[in-house]
Amino acid sequence: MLTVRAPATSANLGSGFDVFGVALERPADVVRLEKADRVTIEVTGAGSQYIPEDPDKNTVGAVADALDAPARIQIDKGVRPASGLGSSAASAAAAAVGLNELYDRGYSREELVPIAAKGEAVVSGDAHDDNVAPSIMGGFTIATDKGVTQVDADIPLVACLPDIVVSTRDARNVVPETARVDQMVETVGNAASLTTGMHRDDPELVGRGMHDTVVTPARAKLIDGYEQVREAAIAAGATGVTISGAGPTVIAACAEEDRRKIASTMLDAFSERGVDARVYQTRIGRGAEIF
Ligand SMILES: Nc1ncnc2c1ncn2[C@@H]1O[C@H](COP(=O)(O)OP(=O)(O)O)[C@@H](O)[C@H]1O
Ligand SMILES: N[C@@H](CCOP(=O)(O)O)C(=O)O
Repeated sequence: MLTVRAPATSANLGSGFDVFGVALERPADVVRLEKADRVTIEVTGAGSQYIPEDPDKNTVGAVADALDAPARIQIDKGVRPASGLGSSAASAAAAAVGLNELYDRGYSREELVPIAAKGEAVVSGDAHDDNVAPSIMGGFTIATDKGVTQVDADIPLVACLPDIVVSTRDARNVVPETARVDQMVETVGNAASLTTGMHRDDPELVGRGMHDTVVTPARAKLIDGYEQVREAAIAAGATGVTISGAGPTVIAACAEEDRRKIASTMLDAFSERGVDARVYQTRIGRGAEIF
């Protein structure tokens, strides 16, 4: 049996809606695969009771189909679904990397990205690549329809996951259809700052570049306590705060020495709103690994 560990991811990073993503050092899905006559799926771990084992409804089923690679697939979830931490993408990424190896299909990591994204289309109605790209390739990724650009960045992060469910499908429905030119100008500036910050491993520049006035304010309404948590994290030293993916996770960039304090401050701020949460003190990490 082949074992693949594929990391959770944080997409968008504010200014890079549907384009930017980072692999997180933790948490991760662990997926075990062996060749079989047909696709079967077993799911255990975080939130497994909400994840279908039917290959037509699980992200890994679409990946196995696309690679023409039937297998017995066991998924141990490290991150619960509908988290904003690329839960559905982590399984799809692990399946793409694992089945490519198991069946000797010979695809490069970059070529596996659109294949894994077919799994995302099953759950969110849209084959967005911004979670599967970092989960497969690691680091910071810029995913466009021309391909993926990857940078091995190292930035400390805090990801705070409240006990609220936001499905990616619902959060995509509140994205505004238009933006003003001044918002476009600001977004380009922030996205460029963030990208430069990733190249320099500079948390200050990355944090500044996470600011977004188009998609994030519309989605913040779906996350009880978002504004309070954001302000508390900034006061505790976060260099930037935004919604991770479609939410409800709130993600903060920071200097290493501030990470612990920011983590406990974010938990407290959710708790003051009566919202339970858990926090991951993490950083940008590697892509899917085969064991
Ligand atoms: N392997 C999988 N892992 C997690 N969720 C899955 C998987 N396959 C299908 N799903 C479904 O995908 C949805 C969660 O995906 P999504 O809303 O994109 O959450 P996330 O932000 O965590 O990726 C849930 O309805 C879940 O049942
Ligand atoms: N770009 C997508 C990313 C969704 O990420 P997820 O982790 O919430 O699945 C979006 O913002 O809709």
